[in-house]
Amino acid sequence: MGVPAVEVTGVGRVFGRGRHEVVALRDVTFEVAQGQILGVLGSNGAGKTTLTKILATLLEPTTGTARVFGHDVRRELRAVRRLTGVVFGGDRGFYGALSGRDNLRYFAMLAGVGRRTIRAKVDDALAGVGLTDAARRPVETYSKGMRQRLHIALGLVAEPRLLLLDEPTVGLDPVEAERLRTSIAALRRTGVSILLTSHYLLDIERLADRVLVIAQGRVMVDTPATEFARSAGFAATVTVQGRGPLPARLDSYGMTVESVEDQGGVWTARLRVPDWGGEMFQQLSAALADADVLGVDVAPVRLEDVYALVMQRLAQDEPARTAQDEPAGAAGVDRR
Ligand SMILES: Nc1ncnc2c1ncn2[C@@H]1O[C@H](COP(=O)(O)OP(=O)(O)OP(=O)(O)O)[C@@H](O)[C@H]1O
Repeated sequence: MGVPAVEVTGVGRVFGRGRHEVVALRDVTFEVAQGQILGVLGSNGAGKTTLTKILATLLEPTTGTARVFGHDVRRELRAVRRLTGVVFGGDRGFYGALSGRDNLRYFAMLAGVGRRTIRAKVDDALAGVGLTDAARRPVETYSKGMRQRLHIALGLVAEPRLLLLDEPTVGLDPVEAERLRTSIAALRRTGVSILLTSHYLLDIERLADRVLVIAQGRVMVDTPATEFARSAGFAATVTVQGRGPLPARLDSYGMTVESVEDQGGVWTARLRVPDWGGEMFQQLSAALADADVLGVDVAPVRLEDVYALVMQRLAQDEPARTAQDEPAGAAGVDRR
């Protein structure tokens, strides 16, 4: 696998001094393996942009070290910049009067892409993000989503080995956001490593191999995406509606009863099930055998629910923690 694409060790970043001091990052340690997409989650002000800027060599860490493919972001600025592409949310950075194609050519040249290959690479990249038809139009006529895709195209043309995407889907409508996700997924196939920060769980769900949760500048969770979904402790919520007596065995077979409501003789029971396979289905059927069931609905756990649960657990642990403590995390979550 070789050297990690990103290796962050004990990074801290403080802004201001004295009364105005803000600790944006504290002792942050993690890695992005080559070819991996790391999704970074965190609420407003958690430190995500600060982290991205440090890796992009736009800010220096106050403490600790950060390396990109083994190059120190403080001492080997040029090497890091050569290997890294950055896309910040919003529509900064292009020349509005120039066409999408000319913007790409210009920035690709700045990024050191060879003259002979620029034309083909630019056209491929435009096609890759679905902008071929709009390529000749001035960028000022582009929608926000199209501009974001143009940023991703630049990521493709310049062929960085690490791409930093800071909230790339912010402000986009659902259709544009989905197009952008598809473009990012296409980038992955080129083998680029990606650090992606987002408030949108869908971005993380669709793209991330690994999930990092930052709260108040600390790493709280660092886990494979598949494990993150499991850290909720249940796989699905089953809602059963019925009439007459409530079945007695609803909390057996590892099912837990989340709530039961009764309205005019019709009860609604919400159950959490540890997995949702054939066996669970049979056990639920057995538990409901004698009941007068009106309907059953199964909703697999969503990343959104998991994130909310993790944040809830962290908030509950919060008063007990001091600056020196180990990060507190959700039960069952693998932290390093
Ligand atoms: N240049 C700066 N000067 C002072 N404080 C700053 C500066 N940049 C960031 N901060 C503070 O550092 C903390 C982390 O900010 P950062 O922008 O990294 O968070 P974030 O997770 O990206 O938030 P958001 O999701 O809102 O973009 C915040 O408290 C912020 O106010």
